Amino acid sequence: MLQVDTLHKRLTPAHIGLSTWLPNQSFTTICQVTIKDSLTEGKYQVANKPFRQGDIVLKEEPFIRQLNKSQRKDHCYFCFRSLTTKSVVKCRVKTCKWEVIYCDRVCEGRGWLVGHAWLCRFPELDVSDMQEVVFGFIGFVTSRCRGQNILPGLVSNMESNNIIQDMRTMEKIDKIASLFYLSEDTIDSLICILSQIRCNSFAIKQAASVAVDSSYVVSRESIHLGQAVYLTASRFNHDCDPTALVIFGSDGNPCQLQVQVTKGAIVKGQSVTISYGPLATKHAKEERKKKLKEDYFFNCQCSSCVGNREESPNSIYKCQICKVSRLYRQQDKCRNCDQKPYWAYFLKTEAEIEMYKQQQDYLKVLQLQENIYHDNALSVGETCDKLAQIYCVSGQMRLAAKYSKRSLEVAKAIYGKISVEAAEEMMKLSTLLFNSMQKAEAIKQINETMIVYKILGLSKSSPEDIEELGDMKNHLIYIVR
Ligand SMILES: C[S@@+](CC[C@H](N)C(=O)[O-])C[C@H]1O[C@@H](n2cnc3c(N)ncnc32)[C@H](O)[C@@H]1O
Repeated sequence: MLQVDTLHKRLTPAHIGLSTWLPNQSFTTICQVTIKDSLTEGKYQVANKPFRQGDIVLKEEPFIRQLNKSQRKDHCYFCFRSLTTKSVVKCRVKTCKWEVIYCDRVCEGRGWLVGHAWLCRFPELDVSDMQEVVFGFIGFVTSRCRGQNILPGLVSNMESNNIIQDMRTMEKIDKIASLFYLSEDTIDSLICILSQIRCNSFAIKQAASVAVDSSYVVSRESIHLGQAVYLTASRFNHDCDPTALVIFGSDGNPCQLQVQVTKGAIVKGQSVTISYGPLATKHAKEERKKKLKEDYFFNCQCSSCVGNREESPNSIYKCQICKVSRLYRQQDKCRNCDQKPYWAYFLKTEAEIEMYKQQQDYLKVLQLQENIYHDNALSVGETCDKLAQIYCVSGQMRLAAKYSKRSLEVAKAIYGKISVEAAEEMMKLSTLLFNSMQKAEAIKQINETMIVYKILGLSKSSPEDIEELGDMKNHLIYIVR
């Protein structure tokens, strides 16, 4: 017979009956897209109306979410906001052993309803290697609240995403199944949900400015806060040269997903695409195809992937004869001067570049890259960025600004003038011009950076950058004569 305390421990909302948590809640505040279906690419989103660059087509809250265990000490378990004060709220159950904290009672209440109520009494599930399966379980209870057994309407790619063959995941599913006395049908649902999560979830990232020393910001990194599934955003298909970008953290809400048009004009009915990670402007074709096949189970047929040109911006070569035309790797003839490229020379120079990189001689690297690559090749931009950082650390701000300017030009050429990548470079250049006291140029750059931040919505997601830009501008106007 079960002991009374064991019985109490095992009585959870899952047994008492699932709560009908907000069954008709709308997760979107802006939604300007409609789902269409295709035989080869499944469901995809199309524009409801014409869009221009910068337009927001979707703002959505997660259907399910999970904060990474590593972020639990200083982020709200429900809304993912960073918690800096000591006045955090803990779980309503005094004996709760999960390491979770919340902003306030409202977040605690929401966190309780959308998952913690089921998990609170099972601290044995609060371990890193159970995260994926626990997230699947949250998906199950949330879907049940909407009268569904799996995440509503999302593709699972079950035939390729073979979870049943994955013994380690199956062992974890068994563990959760025995704790919650799950039926065979529920276990099947859980397996399907885990497949759905694998090809539909978004990693929630937060951009953070990193100071190279205490006075200036020169680098930005992104912190992986957790993961979430969004019912509408999960219907955007991938393109290696997408027309829209996913941004998190607008309106100061880390979990809010926003889809913004980066390539206008989009006409009504045209498909709106995002990138699942691989980008034609950043990654080589083979690398992109491999990643998409392994993680999302499809053969990418986007316009950047079809055809046999290798056109990663890393390898946009300059014809050595006419010095004008762009050559793609192993192209047999220059389209401008009709001459045969001497590929052995490019390969030899690339080997030398690698050698100088090992020796950290980036001036030599740049010199060789400028010789064989076009001015706007990504690798040229990356080397300029590296040089800017090196000169900045050694206090040579004018030189740092000079290379940062070139790095920005490359970012604008590859990603567009109004792009997150260009905005990052603009932020760096603004701080470097400020620190090198090039007053007029610094003010001009700061103004441009602020405008681009505003258009991209970064002023809301990274208010600290805007504050810093404002401070620099005021300092230059009122203090520096
Ligand atoms: C996040 S879902 C996108 C919506 C999905 N098409 C649907 O029917 O619900 C990701 C899955 O969509 C399919 N997909 C996305 N982009 C694709 C593309 N460019 N070509 C073919 N299939 C694609 C793949 O099956 C992928 O695993």
